[in-house]
Amino acid sequence: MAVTPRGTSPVPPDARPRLTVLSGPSGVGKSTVVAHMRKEHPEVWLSVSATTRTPRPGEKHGVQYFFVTDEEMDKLIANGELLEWAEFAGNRYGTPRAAVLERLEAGEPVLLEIDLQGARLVRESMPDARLVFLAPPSWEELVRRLTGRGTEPPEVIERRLAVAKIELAAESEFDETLVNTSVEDVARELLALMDVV
Ligand SMILES: Nc1ncnc2c1ncn2[C@@H]1O[C@H](COP(=O)(O)OP(=O)(O)OP(=O)(O)O)[C@@H](O)[C@H]1O
Ligand SMILES: Nc1nc2c(ncn2[C@@H]2O[C@H](COP(=O)(O)O)[C@@H](O)[C@H]2O)c(=O)[nH]1
Repeated sequence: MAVTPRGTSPVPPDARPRLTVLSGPSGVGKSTVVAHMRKEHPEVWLSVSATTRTPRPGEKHGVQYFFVTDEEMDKLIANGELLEWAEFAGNRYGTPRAAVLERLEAGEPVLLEIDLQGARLVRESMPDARLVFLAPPSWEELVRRLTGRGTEPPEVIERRLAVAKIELAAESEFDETLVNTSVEDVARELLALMDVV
């Protein structure tokens, strides 16, 4: 007998919500928008990535990320446990595959918050995924947000801004663009795209 995850009934593939991927340059506000959205709609399931980056103050293992060593990341990759992974500004990040597939099969709205390279890999492996690009109102505002967050030293900010130029140039690869002027507005727009409201 087939066992369904967490006692849920299997949902036929054509009745399942599409996987949604949210990408955009570092500091544009992806985590802020997603946290705001999930306060009112906790039914949106956000994948928790594995990363080799060190935790920022207040970040907890298993909440924002699974913080892993380089050796642990090597094993996750070698064992095929990641749906996608990428190196971003000196650290590696990856999406645990099993949990994502389990939630999709259960018919839940699933969201990945990942970088451009990861979004491209998801597009290859899951062509049905919806790719959403979060853009800043301006370059100056992006720099202000990333700097103002105060979580990275100047050299890391420079590195992330260099990557941001590449990411901004790839906007046309995405199915949708949302401009993060207002967190509330963008959260509402994202929920609508995901057919949650
Ligand atoms: N619409 C907005 N207006 C003003 N400030 C914002 C807005 N959205 C987010 N911010 C601020 O911008 C900073 C960066 O936001 P956040 O950490 O969510 O970005 P991110 O895209 O998740 O970054 P990263 O990819 O580096 O994790 C935070 O200080 C946040 O409070
Ligand atoms: N390809 C992937 N990118 C990911 C994943 N988890 C997060 N990210 C992206 O990395 C950068 C930096 O994140 P930060 O928390 O160090 O600021 C950002 O663009 C994230 O969206 C992942 O699993 N795969």
